[in-house]
Amino acid sequence: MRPSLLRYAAQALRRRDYSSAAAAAERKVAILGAAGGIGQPLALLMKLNPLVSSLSLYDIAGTPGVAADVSHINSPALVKGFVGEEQLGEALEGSDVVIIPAGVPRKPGMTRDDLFNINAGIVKGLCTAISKYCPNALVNMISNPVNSTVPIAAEVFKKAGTYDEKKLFGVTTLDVVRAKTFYAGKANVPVTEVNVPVVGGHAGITILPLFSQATPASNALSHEDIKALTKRTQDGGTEVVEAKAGKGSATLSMAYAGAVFADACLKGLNGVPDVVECSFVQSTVTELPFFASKVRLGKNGVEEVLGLGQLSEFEKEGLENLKGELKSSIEKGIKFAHAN
Ligand SMILES: NC(=O)c1ccc[n+]([C@@H]2O[C@H](COP(=O)([O-])OP(=O)(O)OC[C@H]3O[C@@H](n4cnc5c(N)ncnc54)[C@H](O)[C@@H]3O)[C@@H](O)[C@H]2O)c1
Ligand SMILES: O=C(O)C[C@H](O)C(=O)O
Repeated sequence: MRPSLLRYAAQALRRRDYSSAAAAAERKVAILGAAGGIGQPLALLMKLNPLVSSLSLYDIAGTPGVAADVSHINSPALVKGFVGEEQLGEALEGSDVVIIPAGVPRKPGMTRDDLFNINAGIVKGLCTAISKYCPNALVNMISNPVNSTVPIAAEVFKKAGTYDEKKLFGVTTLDVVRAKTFYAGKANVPVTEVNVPVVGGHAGITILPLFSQATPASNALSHEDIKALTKRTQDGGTEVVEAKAGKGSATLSMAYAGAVFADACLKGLNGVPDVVECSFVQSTVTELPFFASKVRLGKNGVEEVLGLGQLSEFEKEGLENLKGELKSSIEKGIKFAHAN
């Protein structure tokens, strides 16, 4: 790939502050589930990220091929593939950021919670290894149901004595990516300039986009438009699952979103100021122990969990309506971690 193309791809990631100080640190990123539908394009995007010096690709199968392929790209990150549990420790050792897209995706007719039985065990096993081999890494949890897998990870880390609430993130960036795209289309504003916070969790009605805070502001949207945009954002994952008709869920847009979020984590670690993304984290923003909201990222992970700001009446109602489901998904994760 020509340097100009490489630059173009790296620039596709938001917030392009790759100042020399920020880019100087050596950073290792590990992807667990790297041979999967999300894992492969995410590996490609992280290989293109100039903040990554070492890229570790782990899966239970298929990573030697993915790693060989991605490693031929002439960008700085050194790529290594690891396959099977016996290589997991080496894959993780020294990681600054671990991204987890390991686990099964939905098929039409399923909810994210239907993935719990398989993915809970996968996440538990991987987090046990993280607590052993790279307890200080920032963990970016993509595996669904995020509303439960993040609490599972927290409990695993607590049990191992390595839990740091500043370092565990449920990746909800795809909800933000979708909200931005759908809003820009409806409000007829340039998509690259749009910002929309999305709070709550990552499933159905627990996904709450705050279009009243969207920028650039638009007064062209009716209440019915906002309701429709909210529903489309909440159902964005299902829209892709149905379109893929049994061949999985969002992979390419998720890889993009995962790369944006990991990039923000790396920038925070490297001391870039004012890096803010929405994420599902331990929180006191509501009475729920985990909640997605804007988070300022810094040298230790979460620097500050930001509040919700002013909500419209419609958003206040959405917030109250989501709490029951989010609470029970969180409790389900905690219960699983204690019982297994
Ligand atoms: N957070 C989000 O916004 C979001 C968006 C899209 C998908 N997802 C979730 O991401 C997960 C992965 O989706 P996908 O489309 O990439 O699925 P996929 O089936 O294409 O890939 C999953 C990969 O995980 C691997 N894997 C399974 N068990 C593993 C283990 N113990 N250790 C390491 N790797 C393991 C598989 O071998 C496979 O390569 C699903 O749970 C899906 O629901 C989340
Ligand atoms: O919808 C899914 O199952 C995958 C993911 O959570 C998404 O939002 O696309």
